[in-house]
Amino acid sequence: MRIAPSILAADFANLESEIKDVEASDIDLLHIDVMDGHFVPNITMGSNVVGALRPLTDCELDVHLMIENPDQYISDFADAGADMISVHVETCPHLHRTIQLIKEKNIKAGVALNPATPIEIIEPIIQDLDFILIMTVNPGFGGQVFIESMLGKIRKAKSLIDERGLEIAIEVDGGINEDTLGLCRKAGAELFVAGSSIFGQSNRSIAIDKLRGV
Ligand SMILES: O=C(CO)[C@H](O)[C@H](O)COP(=O)(O)O
Repeated sequence: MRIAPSILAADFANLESEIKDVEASDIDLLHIDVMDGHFVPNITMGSNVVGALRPLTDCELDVHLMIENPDQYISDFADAGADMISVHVETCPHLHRTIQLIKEKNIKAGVALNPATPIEIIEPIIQDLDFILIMTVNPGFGGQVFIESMLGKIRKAKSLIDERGLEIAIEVDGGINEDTLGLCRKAGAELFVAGSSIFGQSNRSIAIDKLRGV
């Protein structure tokens, strides 16, 4: 199991110390939410933030692009230091090409799906993916309530992967806490994005240990 603190819930005025704080708990990656105010109703950060964070941490930088026309920006995020990039299937009419653009940068490629998007949509290109990001809330904001019906989608994704003998990680994002992490893990997820349940707590190390202990 890998835990990816989502910096969306961190104190932006003190990002460096926020990152050092969670890094002390031996986390593997940091999740960076990029929102454009078009695909999702919120605006967050661009590749300049990824570039600023890159020298501050050895963690993998997991960049989640919640933006329209992601093809135009993949190179910027990869060059800024992203180790993994996920794009939303809902924003990619030429998804195969978009995935290849990420892979050409020699980083991990993932596809994210909104709660209402069926998992079967990625079947034709599943073998090209390094990870699948299943949104367990509607993207746009932190601190939302986990949508329990997504557990069925996680199970279906796991079956699609296992039937083909593929090694693709299932990542979940949204409302992940001590109560929901275990449910997602049992359903087949192994990479857990957590914002409020880590950065929203005064002691991040205890918060991460609690998630790990699930
Ligand atoms: O992608 C996101 C929102 O679109 C965030 O990563 C996600 O919401 C994490 O926040 P929390 O753990 O507080 O739900």
